[in-house]
Amino acid sequence: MTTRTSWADLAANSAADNVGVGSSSDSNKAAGSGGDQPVYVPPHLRNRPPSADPPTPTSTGPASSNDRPGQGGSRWAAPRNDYNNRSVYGGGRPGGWGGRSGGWDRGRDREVNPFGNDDDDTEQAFSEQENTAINFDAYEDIPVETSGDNIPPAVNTFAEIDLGEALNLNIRRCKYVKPTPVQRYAIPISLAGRDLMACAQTGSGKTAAFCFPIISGIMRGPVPQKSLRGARTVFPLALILSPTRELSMQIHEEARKFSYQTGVKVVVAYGGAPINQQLRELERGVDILVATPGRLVDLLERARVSLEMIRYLALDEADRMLDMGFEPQIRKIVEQMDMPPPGVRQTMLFSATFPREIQRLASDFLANYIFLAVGRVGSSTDLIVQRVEFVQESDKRSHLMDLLHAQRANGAQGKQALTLVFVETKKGADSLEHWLCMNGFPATTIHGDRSQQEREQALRSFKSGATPILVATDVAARGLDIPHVAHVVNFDLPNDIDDYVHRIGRTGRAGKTGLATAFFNDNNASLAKSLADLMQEANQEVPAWLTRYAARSFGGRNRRHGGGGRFGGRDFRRDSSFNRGGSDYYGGGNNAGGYGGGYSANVASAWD
Ligand SMILES: Nc1ncnc2c1ncn2[C@@H]1O[C@H](COP(=O)(O)OP(=O)(O)OP(=O)(O)O)[C@@H](O)[C@H]1O
Repeated sequence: MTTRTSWADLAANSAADNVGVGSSSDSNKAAGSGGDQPVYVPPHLRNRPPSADPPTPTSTGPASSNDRPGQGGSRWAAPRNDYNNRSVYGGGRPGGWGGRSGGWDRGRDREVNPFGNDDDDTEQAFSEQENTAINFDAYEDIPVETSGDNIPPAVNTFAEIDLGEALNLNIRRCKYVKPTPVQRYAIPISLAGRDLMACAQTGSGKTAAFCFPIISGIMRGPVPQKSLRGARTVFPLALILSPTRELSMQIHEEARKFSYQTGVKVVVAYGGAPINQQLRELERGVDILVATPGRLVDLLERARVSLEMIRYLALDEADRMLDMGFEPQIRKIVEQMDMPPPGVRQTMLFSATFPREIQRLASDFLANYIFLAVGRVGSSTDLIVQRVEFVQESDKRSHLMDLLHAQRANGAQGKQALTLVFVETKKGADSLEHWLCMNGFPATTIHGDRSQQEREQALRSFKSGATPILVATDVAARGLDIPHVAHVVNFDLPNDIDDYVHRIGRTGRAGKTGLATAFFNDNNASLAKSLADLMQEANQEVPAWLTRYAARSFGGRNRRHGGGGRFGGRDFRRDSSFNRGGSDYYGGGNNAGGYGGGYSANVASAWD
């Protein structure tokens, strides 16, 4: 049975639907520069203890800039006095692999502008751009739940939060007019110093929700004391871990924009790329380290990175980071090296999905935390139109071809409309890519058997529209924010409904609409119930045949729905079976998560 739908029209619409509704600008004005003069610390002086003599100023950076000394390999005892001031690091150079810019201009001691324009500090530059901001109407009725004690109130505007002028200016450069719902809640919670487990739908702005408080906190915080470790060891203040190299690169790019001219330096380290270049970049100074777990373990074992100064730990895609594949590495990094314990450091966990058993594991890393859910945990956004079509294995290619032909005929396959096709295996990805190319559809592929250079090249080619079809394994399922992905095709459905949620979340981002088509057959019977439930929850049309499959199938992994109503049982601490268990997370028990004292839960509309 094959269901033909008007998907091509939908793809065309979602491709056209790129412009969100701008809203009133917040009152933040372009930041003025700080009053202090720039102070440049040459790399050879950075490992020395602080002295009464200021480092020699040699910067060619903006006259109004204000440097923070001692970023590389040592920590300085001088009080930090750079909040709201610009900063220039010395000796910067492109840190990327294969010529990518790492953010600092080689030999010119000047921070590379990550916004790619010379100077957009004017109000005029901003006002033109606001039209392209997120469509906030799409989030109006989204339900929000918070639980934990003494929850700081949400804010409505960035102006209500004291993030500092330099960061506010970058927010405006990013064209963020007002905070998304997850940002409205998560930023005040994090700024109040609280640990956080946050669950919010794909594409809803979680990256900024954890980056802003970290950057702001580092800008305000004291300059740490020098450590006695080896001179080549660096001591980041914040660690952001993510499961894939491409996602770490993306978070790094975002964090660089947010921290531009704040004096906070962000460095990325991920596997598959030469470590020496990353080491050199680290030696130039790092406040925020964005990393994949494997490469970080390598750096820790070489004693090139120490975690003893970590004040902020963020796990993006936290449920993935704590599932069976990554958990041992994460435990090693967080519990067995020199990172300060929960309660001393501040920990933030973010994902669009948070299965209960993973929440339980995650609580080991948190102290007296607040749980935040924006939209139902693990739900998909209803900005994404979901279609499920019954397609036998042997018919999948020709069916995909039909979809692509119709899409092309409807004019949605132009440069602006990208199609992401998920398959199960690396071999399957290569062979489908080859077949598509042979049939006149320029495609490329990303999977774990490709070299890192090939993976990055594939992503670039896809993003630019040169190859508007990307065939991918789950390596591209989480976090990637690629504009103009109009259509996600689940050529092979995943076994886990949470993976489905992340995959389709590559479209329908930041308030835009998108289309997701899944090919379903008997091999996917175990997913039928959770898929039908998810679609129903997102107000999607569920085909009658899928409902019949769902009624028959009991084997599905439906871990998201462990009881409770629309809100009940989201925070696993509220789960009655958990309460009856040996641990006591409610009454001030001495548990791993340190969760004690009064407990309350609030359910609110995002726009209350
Ligand atoms: N306040 C804002 N205003 C406008 N756009 C925003 C705002 N916050 C974030 N965005 C944009 O929304 C898009 C999605 O953000 P982001 O990648 O952080 O989503 P996410 O919630 O982490 O998604 P995923 O679950 O897939 O990782 C990005 O392009 C980002 O620049």
